[in-house]
Parts: sequence; structure tokens; C-alpha cells
Amino acid sequence: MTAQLQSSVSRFLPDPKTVAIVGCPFRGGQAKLGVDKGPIRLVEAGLPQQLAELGWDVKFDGHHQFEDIGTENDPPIGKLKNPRFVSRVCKAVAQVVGDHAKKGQLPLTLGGDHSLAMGTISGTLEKYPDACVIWVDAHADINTAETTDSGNIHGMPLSFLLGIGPKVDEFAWVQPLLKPHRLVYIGLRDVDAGERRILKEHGIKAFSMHEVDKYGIGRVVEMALDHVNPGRTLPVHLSFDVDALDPTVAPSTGTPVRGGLTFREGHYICEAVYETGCLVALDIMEVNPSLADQASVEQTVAVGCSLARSALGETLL
Ligand SMILES: NC(=[NH2+])NCCC[C@H](N)C(=O)O
Ligand SMILES: [Mn+2]
Ligand SMILES: [Mn+2]
Repeated sequence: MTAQLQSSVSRFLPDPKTVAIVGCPFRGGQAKLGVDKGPIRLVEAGLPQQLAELGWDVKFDGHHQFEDIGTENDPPIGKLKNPRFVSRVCKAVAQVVGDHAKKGQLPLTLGGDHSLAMGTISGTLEKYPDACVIWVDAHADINTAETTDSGNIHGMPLSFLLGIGPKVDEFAWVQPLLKPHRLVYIGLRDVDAGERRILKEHGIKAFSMHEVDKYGIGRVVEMALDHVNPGRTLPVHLSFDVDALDPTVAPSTGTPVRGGLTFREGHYICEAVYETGCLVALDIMEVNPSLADQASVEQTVAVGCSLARSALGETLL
């Protein structure tokens, strides 16, 4: 690996730049076993050392333990599955991410399923209320308690963060601080009918794979940034679901969808966001080391690590 020592300026982080790895072995937002092992594999693959080699001061004091947040009695609320477990874990994650951000550190959250972003983005917005969100995903993850078919909360975090849809008491702690014009998507290709309506109704900007093909990833990222962060002055939270990548690139994930981002397109997004100097928080989500064969798992874990490195300043030259 050829890691570059970066001394690039961040608008928001004090020097020396510190990244706090928040390992979240959590799978309550969806049904498949194994996604809770994602963060463990990413760390075992050497991610903390790799980020240190990039010149970051790396804080990591073990994965978070969610066992004490009990699930014995967690019947569905409406269609929502594991609502109490998901809510309580995300609330704890919001606290941890918010605390790191307040210390001037960049929280890097390793999932676990994407419901965790309800926590990570809540934490980011607590410190940076004007932060914008770049959501890289095959899916829109904006279903509400009403529109969801699956009941899986990993398909819903953005509706809670935006305050869209019926109120669910269990999630009352989630402050609807995210504004529709501060959210942009890249990579979409599997959007539910109810989600399409929500995107239209709220004027939420999305660059699907169609736009990636049409304009190329360079222009798409520029247009996405122009939309949420026109002056490049606002803090950016980058939430990266590895299923945004094509299944040939990141096979070990719970809801793969063909026709995704290439290896380079995914990494380009991370590099370009880093270059703005505006990145304040990063999520790498939905790596599931129990799915597919061993080679696929190793490939997906390696891609998760390299996306994180790209977002934190690794360059090709
Ligand atoms: N984070 C994810 N992988 N989300 C997949 C969501 C799939 C589907 N739209 C649902 O709501 O169930
Ligand atoms: Mn997804
Ligand atoms: Mn997702």
C-alpha cells in the first residue's frame, strides 16, 4: 500500500487531525445475520494503522457493546422491526459521535447496518447544525413508518432525520434537524415507490446511476457539492453504504443491486469530498462478512478500508 502523508487543510478540524473510529457491531435495522461483524473485520484488516500511516492521529478503544441494550421484548411498532433496539443503539451512537465531534475529532463510524446513520448524523448535527449530508447508496433509505414494505429500519433513517412521516414515540429523541436541501444522493438505483414520492415532494436532489453514466462521476460529484454546499463552506457528513458499489466490487452486503458504481467511481467520490476540506464525519456501512465466499468477503472488507482511506486523504500519487 502506498499511503501518502497528507498535510491538507481542513476547514473544521484542528491540527493534528484526529479520527475517532466508532465501531458499531449492530444488525437490528435489517434481518440478515453477519452485518454486525463488519466493523470487527474492517479493524482486523488494519484500518486503524492504515489511517495512522496517512498522518492521522487515530483514536480507537474497542467496538461498542450493545448487549446491555436489551431486545428481549421488542415487538414491532406498526411495521417497524426491532424498534426499541434500533432506537436505543442509535441514540447511544449519536451521543458518542457528537462527543467526538465536539472534541474536534472526525468520527468514522463502521457499521453495522445503515439505520446507524440516524445516530451518526444526529451526532454530527449536534456539533454542526448546518452540516450537509452526502448519501452514497443504491437505496434512498428514506421510507417512513407508513411507506416501508420491509419494516427494516435501515431503509428509513433519513425520514426520521428529516422529520418526515408519522411520528413514532420511540424515536422522539431524533431531532429533525436535517433540511431537504442539505441532503444529496449519489448512486441510487433501487428506490421504492413511496420513496420516489417523498424525494419529489421534498425536492431532494439525487444523482442516480443514470446521471453517473450520463455526466461521469467527476461532474456528478461537483453538481452534488454545488447543490448542498455551493460555497464549499459547510461541514460535510459522508454516509457511504458499500452497496452503492457494484456487487462485483463489493459483493458481501445484505441488499446488493446490480448496475452500481465502479471501484474508481466510489473512491473518486471519497477523494473529491476530502479535497473540499469540509469533511467532518464519515460512515462506512453495510459490510457483511457472512455473505458470499471468502474471497468476496476479503474483497469487500478491503474496499471498505480503501474507501475510508480515500475519504481521509489517500491519494494515488
Ligand atoms: N441500507 C440499506 N441497505 N437499505 C436497503 C433498503 C431496502 C428497501 N428500500 C427497504 O426499505 O427495505
Ligand atoms: Mn443500500
Ligand atoms: Mn443504505
